[in-house]
Amino acid sequence: MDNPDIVYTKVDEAPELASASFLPIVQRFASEANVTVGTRDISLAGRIIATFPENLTEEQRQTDDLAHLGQLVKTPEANVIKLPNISASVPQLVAAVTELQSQGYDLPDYPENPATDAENAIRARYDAIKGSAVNPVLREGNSDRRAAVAVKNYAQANPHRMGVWSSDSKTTVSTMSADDFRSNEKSATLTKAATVRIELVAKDGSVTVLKDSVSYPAGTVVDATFMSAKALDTFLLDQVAATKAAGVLFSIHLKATMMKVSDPIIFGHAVKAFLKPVFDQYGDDLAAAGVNPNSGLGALLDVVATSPKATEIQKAIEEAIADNPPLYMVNSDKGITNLHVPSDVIIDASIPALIRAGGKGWGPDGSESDTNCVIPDSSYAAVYDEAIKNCKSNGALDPSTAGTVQNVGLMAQKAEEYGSHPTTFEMPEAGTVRMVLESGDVLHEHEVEAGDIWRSASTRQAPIEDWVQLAIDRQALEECQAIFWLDASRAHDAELLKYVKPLLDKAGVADKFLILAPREATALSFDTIRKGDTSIAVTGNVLRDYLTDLFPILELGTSAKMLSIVKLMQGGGLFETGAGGSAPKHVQQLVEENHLRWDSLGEFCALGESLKYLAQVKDNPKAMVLGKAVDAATQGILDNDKSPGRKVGQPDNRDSHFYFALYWAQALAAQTEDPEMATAFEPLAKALADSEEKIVADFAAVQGRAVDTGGYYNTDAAKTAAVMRPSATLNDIIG
Ligand SMILES: NC(=O)C1=CN([C@@H]2O[C@H](COP(=O)(O)OP(=O)(O)OC[C@H]3O[C@@H](n4cnc5c(N)ncnc54)[C@H](OP(=O)(O)O)[C@@H]3O)[C@@H](O)[C@H]2O)C=CC1
Ligand SMILES: O=C(O)CCC(=O)C(=O)O
Ligand SMILES: [Mg+2]
Repeated sequence: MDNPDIVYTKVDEAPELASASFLPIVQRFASEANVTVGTRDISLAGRIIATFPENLTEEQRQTDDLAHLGQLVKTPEANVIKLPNISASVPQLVAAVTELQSQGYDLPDYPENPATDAENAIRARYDAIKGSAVNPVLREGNSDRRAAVAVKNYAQANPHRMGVWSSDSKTTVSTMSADDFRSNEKSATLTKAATVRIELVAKDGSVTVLKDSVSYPAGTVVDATFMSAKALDTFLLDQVAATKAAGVLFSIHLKATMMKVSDPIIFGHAVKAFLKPVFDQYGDDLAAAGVNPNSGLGALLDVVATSPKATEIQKAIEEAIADNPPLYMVNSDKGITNLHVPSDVIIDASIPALIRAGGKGWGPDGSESDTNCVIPDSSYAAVYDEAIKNCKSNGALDPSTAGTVQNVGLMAQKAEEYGSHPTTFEMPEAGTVRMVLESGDVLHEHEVEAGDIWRSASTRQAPIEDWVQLAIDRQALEECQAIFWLDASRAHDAELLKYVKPLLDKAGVADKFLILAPREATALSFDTIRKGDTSIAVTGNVLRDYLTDLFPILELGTSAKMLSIVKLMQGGGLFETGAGGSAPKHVQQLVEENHLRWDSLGEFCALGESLKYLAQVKDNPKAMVLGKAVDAATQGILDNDKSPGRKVGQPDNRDSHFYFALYWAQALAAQTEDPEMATAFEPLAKALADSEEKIVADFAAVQGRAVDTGGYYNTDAAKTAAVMRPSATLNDIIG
């Protein structure tokens, strides 16, 4: 497969709709610098199609673009603009398969309860698509996420609305105090390369191999830990009762997408705890009907409707819910609760949104209320607890004066918990889990009971060293506060510190960095930004994810506006667009009223970086001219307030792309570095400016009616283009 100069990923949902409008503009402009911009499909539907070629016709088949990109990012040639894609929960995966089947793709059903070898094989292929299956493959480098200076200045000058925090808010974070992943963690650094067998030795001495031949290079930090199912259940039942007593909403916040093995199981425990009387009385009936609590209350209700005892069980569910505290809602109009779908409430976006709203969640009656935020594992819960306490004491953060928290994140080569799903297991029975080295020595072991969730995570030496260097480089550039968010009392962090401290000493910069546990680091970072200053958070992979939503959502209103660069370890660049997700709510709004509120600022920032990077590595000065003009265009969008409005009737995503093209062309026509390019773009700039009124009117005219893009997961390209490119005038100019 020949690679274009820049790969622009084909994804799902709102960003993919935006691409239908934006990509033709990018390709047109790039062609003037002989830069090719092509797509590779990493969408959920595309990945499903690529997985089952033997079921499909020649025309339906697709190449495995993710595998291709996975190779590309390990080469210096990589220049990839990565848009956010769906990390599918089981309900999303099933919905995508159902849609593709309805479109004539002869795909197998997702086997919820595989019984035969053939079903197990299908299930294994689908499970490889499930959850966060794309980012860990592409992220062959560490993460540098921050707000571009222009974006930050704009946010200060045009602060978004913030909810009011009162000191007597009853919103809290609740987390386990023992027997969770945090407290059971063991960690060791391998002095030489090793291959490990993970086994469960049952009480009767019989051995089950959970995973054979897991190889690690020398220097790898290997962790093992487990969450006790009993302790989790006790904790969850206590929380349901405590939430009711406090008179607030019950909510649970997990990362069922990225932590695709452990977190759906924890979610299932929460569903069972919330419906305890139902499971106590009808457990056998629910199992017989094929209920899997890990898929959520929504799927449970669908399955119950098919049970012979449907009416009886439905009544018991209603009673249990009525007897419980009110649930935090995803959509109160549609009755979709926090417990309906494991991927609807994702902790990195959900808690920051709640903090932005003054600590309020939406209740079943559609009104705002204080909330108990249940975060079972205590490894990182202190960050949100401290952030909430900070807002209770000091009020909401003021985006007009707040400084900024940037992030340097350890991410490469599936670092830490986010790489742990192949080595995460729900214990089939009680016993001892052991990680055994080839020598027979035991690296780590834990006594477990049936149902406990055991996992091992690893972090390699080269990514750790690269991460520390990136932190040193960023701190030297910014000359600001920089904090390693590491907790010396936690097993894994203590091992990391054995790398970090000597590397800082060796570089002679130890005095430029603080090392603080997450709670203390949160407190200090809030103090710093409340004073208007900058702090660099140097974190592991999970906090990279959490903090690059938390601080942007408070400072900028959304993480969509972040610059997100992954400097690949083998050379090459991966430019992620924003730090948020694929905003399913935005698709719904487009389909219902033809308004797309998706903000492509993240794409603009990534495009500028990608072009400038290309200019350097391919020695293409025209690409540099294009890239610099992207920065001017982005500035123009901000200065002239051309970002999309939220409501139907306001200018939307398509308008913002038109203005981006206008400002981009004007900047190119005005620059003097490359007169040939200036001449080439002059007529385009003029045509766009002359037609402004007509094009904006074309866009305004289509809003307010339902539209059809031919599918949700697998949209029809022609129908989508018709919806997203409704101005014939603009289309003619772009060509
Ligand atoms: N890098 C990646 O590939 C990532 C993928 N995901 C995936 O995205 C999906 C949704 O995840 P979720 O956690 O709900 O997060 P999202 O970031 O998609 O949505 C949360 C909210 O953030 C706001 N938002 C996010 N991006 C934009 C944007 N570009 N313009 C305007 N507003 C924006 C919207 O707020 P409002 O509704 O108020 O307009 C949106 O509803 C999941 O399938 C998840 O797996 C999630 C994170 C990263
Ligand atoms: O890959 C995913 O599922 C989410 C990634 C994410 O949230 C992030 O990197 O910020
Ligand atoms: Mg995230």
